[in-house]
Amino acid sequence: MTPSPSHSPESSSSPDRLWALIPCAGTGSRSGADGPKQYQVVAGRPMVLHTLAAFAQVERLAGTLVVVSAEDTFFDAVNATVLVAACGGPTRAASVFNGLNALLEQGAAPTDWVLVHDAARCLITPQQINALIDACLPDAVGGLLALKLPDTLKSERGGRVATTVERHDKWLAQTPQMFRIAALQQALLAAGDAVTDESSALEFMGQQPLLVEGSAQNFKVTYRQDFALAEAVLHSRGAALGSGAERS
Ligand SMILES: Nc1ccn([C@@H]2O[C@H](COP(=O)(O)OP(=O)(O)OP(=O)(O)O)[C@@H](O)[C@H]2O)c(=O)n1
Ligand SMILES: C[C@](O)(CO)[C@H](O)COP(=O)(O)O
Repeated sequence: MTPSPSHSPESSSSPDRLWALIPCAGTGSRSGADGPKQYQVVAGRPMVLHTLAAFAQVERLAGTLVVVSAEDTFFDAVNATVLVAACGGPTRAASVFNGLNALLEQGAAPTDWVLVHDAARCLITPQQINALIDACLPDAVGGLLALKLPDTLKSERGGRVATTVERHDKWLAQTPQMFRIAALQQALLAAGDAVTDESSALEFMGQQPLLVEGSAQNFKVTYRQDFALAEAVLHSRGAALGSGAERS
């Protein structure tokens, strides 16, 4: 684990520091990429570095910890001001759980907040992160960015429409998802590895996380065609860099 100069954990009596935890230990099998999708170059730099650039602009964060898999050497060659923990697990939930332990080992308090965000959501903006923090700080539970369904929703049986599903109360879960570290740890322990997001674990504990309006641009790069879309959006924001700009 590499402590960062600007994001090094400090001893503080404040119980309410904010940390970012970036699960970055997936293989990206659905993307068809040659290697983990989070390291594919999009708009001039590896996807995860766009993600980290957004978090680096959120001044309220005490630090950012990236969870990579044991054999991952990507950050050895990157001059990034983050903590890196090689404790990725077989599932996203396991990677997040292990990352929470690493955060505590680095000096985070169990009552501190953690914002968990997919490395593969490289279009997140500092404004969206700050909007989530502002909405969740006064809340007892925490919450997540999410998107109301823009389309009519169908359920399927045998390749045909079974029914049209009422959608006024349906949201697509995004990240970041913001909860207290200890509460999230306990929830993940209880809910198990099958949960696909942090909110599901808190829901398992009977909690009702806050839904905070996200953005369609904050999509997760999942399939092959998503790389081109991410590239186009980043170019439209003027975020494109020369290839490899972040490498030391
Ligand atoms: N064991 C895992 C699985 C996923 N992730 C991370 O969780 C985020 C969201 O997961 P997903 O998009 O499903 O990524 P992959 O598991 O890499 O993709 P796939 O399911 O297509 O293999 C990604 O940033 C991914 O790196 C992780 O840290 N550890
Ligand atoms: C956490 C998440 O991004 C919320 O939409 C998503 O569930 C993670 O992706 P996965 O494919 O379910 O691992």
